[in-house]
Amino acid sequence: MNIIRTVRSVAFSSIPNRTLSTTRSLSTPSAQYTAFEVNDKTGIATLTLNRPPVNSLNLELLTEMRNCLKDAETNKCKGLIITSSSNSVFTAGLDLLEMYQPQDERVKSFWTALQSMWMELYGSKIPTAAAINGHAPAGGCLIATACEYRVMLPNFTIGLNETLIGIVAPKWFVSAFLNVVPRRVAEQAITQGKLFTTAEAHNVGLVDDVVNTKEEAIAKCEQFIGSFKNVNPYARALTKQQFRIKELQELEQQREKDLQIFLGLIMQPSVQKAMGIYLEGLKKKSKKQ
Ligand SMILES: CC/C=C\C/C=C\CCCC/C=C/C(=O)SCCNC(=O)CCNC(=O)[C@H](O)C(C)(C)COP(=O)(O)OP(=O)(O)OC[C@H]1O[C@@H](n2cnc3c(N)ncnc32)[C@H](O)[C@@H]1OP(=O)(O)O
Repeated sequence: MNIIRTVRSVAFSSIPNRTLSTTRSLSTPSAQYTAFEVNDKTGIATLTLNRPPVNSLNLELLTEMRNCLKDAETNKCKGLIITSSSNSVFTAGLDLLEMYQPQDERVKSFWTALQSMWMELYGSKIPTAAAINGHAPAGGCLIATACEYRVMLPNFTIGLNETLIGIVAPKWFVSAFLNVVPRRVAEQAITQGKLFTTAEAHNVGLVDDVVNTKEEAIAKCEQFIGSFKNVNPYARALTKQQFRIKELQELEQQREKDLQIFLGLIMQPSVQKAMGIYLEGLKKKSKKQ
């Protein structure tokens, strides 16, 4: 891959207890919806989702996320932090326009890219952390739970709300959720399509910490990644794999079947109708604001 390396100085003087540092921006020429930077001092990469207004995950954004993850691993970064450039939305989840009245080839590529992105993030060798600085419904929650650590800002929401849109959270969405939330809580919440407030999410273990600012959230993620500094990275990666291999193998072996189930479900007229009504509701709400 053709990676452009630019060196960009970032003054951290406004952030207490931090020495001046630099970040390298590694970005592919086509990067449109993401910013990817590596802190030269800590070796930690930050992937910032930047697809206004709500960072909905379309094929291009998913592809860029995969490229960033690959860059972080190839460059032997100490860890990866995922965050958002928005002040109110981490990501609104999958771009509903990819699934509403979709084109055949595009929707297949979209779902395949989502499967790949999830497997690469969930199974990543390097430590991963989510600085959730906004709402994280559905696919947003999927990204957060694929990471090893989550910190969230107050008064936002997170969860798997698919049933409220008339769609179903696939098994692999649920499996990562089950890593962090007790089974009984998960079953009730996911069948109800419940979105947890930050405080509720913290209470059930869906997020590990709550802080007030994005800077604090990034610092917490850095602290988490830094906690592995005395651990052999190879031993760490293999140990992580032992915890995650089952879900990864399950999806890898069922990829085609999962795609066909997805296509079968979203192409049902009743599902298309429900999605259309949901989208219309979002647009009406957006116009009122
Ligand atoms: C066995 C089963 C196997 C397979 C299963 C089969 C299929 C289904 C699996 C699919 C899994 C799906 C996962 C998903 O992620 S679906 C998406 C779920 N997301 C949501 O429900 C969130 C919807 N959005 C919101 O609630 C709000 O937008 C949000 C995030 C709280 C932010 O609010 P706000 O800042 O006020 O922004 P607006 O609501 O005004 O939105 C601005 C603008 O963005 C449009 N928009 C919002 N979300 C999406 C989205 N997810 N996709 C596309 N577009 C979105 C919104 O309509 C507005 O558009 P406008 O043109 O009016 O500006």
